[in-house]
Amino acid sequence: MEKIIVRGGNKLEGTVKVEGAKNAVLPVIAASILAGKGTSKLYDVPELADVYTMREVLRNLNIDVEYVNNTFTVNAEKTLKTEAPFEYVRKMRASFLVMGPLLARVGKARIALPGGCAIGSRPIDQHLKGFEAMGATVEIGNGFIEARIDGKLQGTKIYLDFPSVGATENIMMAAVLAEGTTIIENVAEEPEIVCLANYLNGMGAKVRGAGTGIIRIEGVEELNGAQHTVIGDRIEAGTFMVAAAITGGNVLVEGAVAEHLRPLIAKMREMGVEIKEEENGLRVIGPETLKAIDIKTMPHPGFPTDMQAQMMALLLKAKGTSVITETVFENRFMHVEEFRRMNSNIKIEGRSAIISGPNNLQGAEVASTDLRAGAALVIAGLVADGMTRVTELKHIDRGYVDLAGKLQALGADVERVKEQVEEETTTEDAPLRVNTNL
Ligand SMILES: CC(=O)N[C@H]1[C@@H](OP(=O)(O)OP(=O)(O)OC[C@H]2O[C@@H](n3ccc(=O)[nH]c3=O)[C@H](O)[C@@H]2O)O[C@H](CO)[C@@H](O)[C@@H]1O
Ligand SMILES: C=C(OP(=O)(O)O)C(=O)O
Repeated sequence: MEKIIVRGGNKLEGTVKVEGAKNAVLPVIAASILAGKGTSKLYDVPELADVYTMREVLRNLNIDVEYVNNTFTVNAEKTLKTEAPFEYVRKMRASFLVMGPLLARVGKARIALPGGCAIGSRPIDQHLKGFEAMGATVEIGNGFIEARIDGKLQGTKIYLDFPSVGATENIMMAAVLAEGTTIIENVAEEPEIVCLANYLNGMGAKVRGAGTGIIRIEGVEELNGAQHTVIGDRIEAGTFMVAAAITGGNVLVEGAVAEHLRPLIAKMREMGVEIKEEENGLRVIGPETLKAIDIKTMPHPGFPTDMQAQMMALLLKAKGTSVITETVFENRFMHVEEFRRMNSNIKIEGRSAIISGPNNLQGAEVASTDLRAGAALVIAGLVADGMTRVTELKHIDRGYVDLAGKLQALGADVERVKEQVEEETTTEDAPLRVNTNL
């Protein structure tokens, strides 16, 4: 088993470059299924476990895929298979995003039921409601969801009960080849939705309104492969911004787009962090003392749930009482228990976490409970006394390219090791301390 080992105390300095966005590239890869003719070339595709999973999902659908030097080439001209088995969907829920494109292209899709995960139950009812409204029949059985349409999907009006990112994307991809016009209301407005719409339009689709609350799609006869560059990862950028701030460092996060990060920038500034918008990205300068603030996660342009755990790490070092309310996922506080192992004072009341600070963090062995939780624990380790060992790196690898290496390049004392190496150094470097907040 591999672990990330962090010894706290170093200030981060220098420049870090963000990768293409995981949450933009996964739907974009799924959308490439829609091209009945031609080859798509996708640029700035990050080398993540999730991207490799998506590559396997496509190969399994009889699609030709090549992935070299961050360029992903897709040709979906051959007769498509229509099934995505549990072995892929289990690893990555975004596998479900192939349902909309398959329904639109071949009128049939059979995808393993995603089920719940660590951060919540994550139903897919809004995706299915959209497909059914377009005329598809949906059946659930034997652990699979099967959707079918005789002939073409029909354009219609769909109102989402919640602005779900995945449902917006899946329904958009189904609607681009539907007969007539589809209007989707109360949609997600995330930058990743705009990235997907731009790619679809490059393929010949007619999608308008992405980035607002209503998307209007005029169906077209067929789509062609296209070239597309994936947007920068705002969550990876935000993770490095928080890491820089917590250490009192000075870091340029190259490729961070201020327009995508407004809620995070506002909240970090409220805490006393200096953030400068420079030509190539955002410069983050951590203050001597951080101020306590309140945060509520919301769909974009609200505060992103994918930055909640990392901001909790930062708030652990803030002076005073902070409250984080998680409104997007019902169970996204798994990291709290791990932070407690690092001697932090956090109470959970319903959907809120109440943090009293500043906390004297202590290194400990902690487990990534999900991908952002893992990153947050590494961040906490940057300012903890002694050694922090973060396990369950498979979660971190889903969404971060070489997190440890990039932090090391900024001056952090962090390394990724196999278990044997770690066991040789553990005991003497991590003297037992009394956890005062259990
Ligand atoms: C690959 C990807 O892009 N993942 C992101 C995407 O996930 P994902 O697309 O799964 O997130 P959604 O926006 O769909 O989910 C948000 C909330 O809506 C609920 N819901 C969703 C669909 C549905 O049919 N019914 C329903 O009730 C979910 O359970 C959750 O509580 O957006 C989330 C919210 O910003 C992020 O945390 C994830 O990083
Ligand atoms: C929750 C996340 O991803 P996913 O929806 O792929 O689980 C995330 O990126 O933080």
